[in-house]
Amino acid sequence: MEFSIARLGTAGDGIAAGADGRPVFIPFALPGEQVEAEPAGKQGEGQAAALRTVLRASSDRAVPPCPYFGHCGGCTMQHMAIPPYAAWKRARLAEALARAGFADDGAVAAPAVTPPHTRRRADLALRREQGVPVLGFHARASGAVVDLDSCVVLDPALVALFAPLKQVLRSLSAFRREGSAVLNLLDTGPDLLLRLDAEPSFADRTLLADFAREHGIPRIACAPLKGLVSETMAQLGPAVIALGGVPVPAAPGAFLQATPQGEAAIVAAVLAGLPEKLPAKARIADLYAGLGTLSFPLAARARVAGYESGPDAFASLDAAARKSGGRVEAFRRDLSRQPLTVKELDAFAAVVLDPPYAGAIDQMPALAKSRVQRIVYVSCNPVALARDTKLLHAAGWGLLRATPVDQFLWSSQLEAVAVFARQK
Ligand SMILES: C[S@@+](CC[C@H](N)C(=O)[O-])C[C@H]1O[C@@H](n2cnc3c(N)ncnc32)[C@H](O)[C@@H]1O
Repeated sequence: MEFSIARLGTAGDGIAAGADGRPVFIPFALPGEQVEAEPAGKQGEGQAAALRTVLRASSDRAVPPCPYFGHCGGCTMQHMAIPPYAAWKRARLAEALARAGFADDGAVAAPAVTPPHTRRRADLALRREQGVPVLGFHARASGAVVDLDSCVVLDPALVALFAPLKQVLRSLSAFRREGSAVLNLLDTGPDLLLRLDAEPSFADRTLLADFAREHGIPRIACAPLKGLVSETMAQLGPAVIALGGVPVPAAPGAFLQATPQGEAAIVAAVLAGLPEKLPAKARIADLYAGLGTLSFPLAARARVAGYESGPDAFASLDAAARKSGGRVEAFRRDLSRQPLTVKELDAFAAVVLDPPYAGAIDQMPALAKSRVQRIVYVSCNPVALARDTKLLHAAGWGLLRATPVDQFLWSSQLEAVAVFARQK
């Protein structure tokens, strides 16, 4: 069947009108294209169709640089040239903020797009298939794992570990059928957390210690597939990352912004969102502070109170804060169960929040009522951003500017920094 692609959906699929008027979602098709596609089942309110032939290509079409494109679910937008891709991300942020009530009157900036080969954090799926380890990202809309030997978005220092890691996994008795490998590229080198489906044996521990020595990996830890607590298998040196110039010890699998360039763009947009002049005694709250990616840079402008609920992240933030001169203070607090009150918030000149994917719905009512000068919302989910900031709009807050940050290159993910001030 032939289709004319009208627009892109939020997952990056081309959308055409079907014969019954309902939308047809066609992955890898671009707006303006005429394509041939075959029905592939239901998708939400409409139908899915698999692209067969591009009959008339858009000038926005690009040659995908990765041999796994089309199978690997990691990057689904490599068929789109970067300028229209960046414009699509900007438009999606503007749409999300419009849903919250904020008109796009020039407040939404062009995205900061991170370059290929820079991703320093990866959660790779592991499978054992006929005894042979498979390592990679999940296939698009499927539980299958695409076995990778290369990757155009990950830092080459992490890609270099793919082949030797598969080799050592062959012999690990703790890896039976499935697992995952969380790789974080810290300043001290690659940090590896293996989530495996059995207990590591003594022989496994020896194998992993040898593997760490051979490949210059300062630390390898293991955890059960769904367990929270990890056990160190090999520790040859510290596992540290500098955030805002402060060395922070990172726990295995710790959350990091996905690329150094993305982190720099987020930090720059957050700092630019603060009031120009802050009184000498001003304090800033950093909610959902993690290891202190934002707390330590913010400390250059004012004293910072960083709130975090994760035990490992809190321990890292607290340890680094205590050694860094007293400008940052860490508080362990679950902001869903015990959000900061209006009175607590009003003690701050500005509040920065960087919630997880689910957003900050429990914290938003008090924030909306507060009299802080600025709210800087760092978002990794436009749906949660729209829902949460709707409350700010209703309470009289205005949008000063919003910056899309594209650190998951060629994906449909969208991150952003949005800055709000009271209008009434
Ligand atoms: C998107 S990360 C941001 C971390 C940090 N701001 C950064 O840029 O690296 C979200 C953080 O929120 C923390 N978190 C999740 N739920 C929370 C809650 N209910 N209360 C406080 N912190 C929470 C997570 O542990 C994680 O560190």
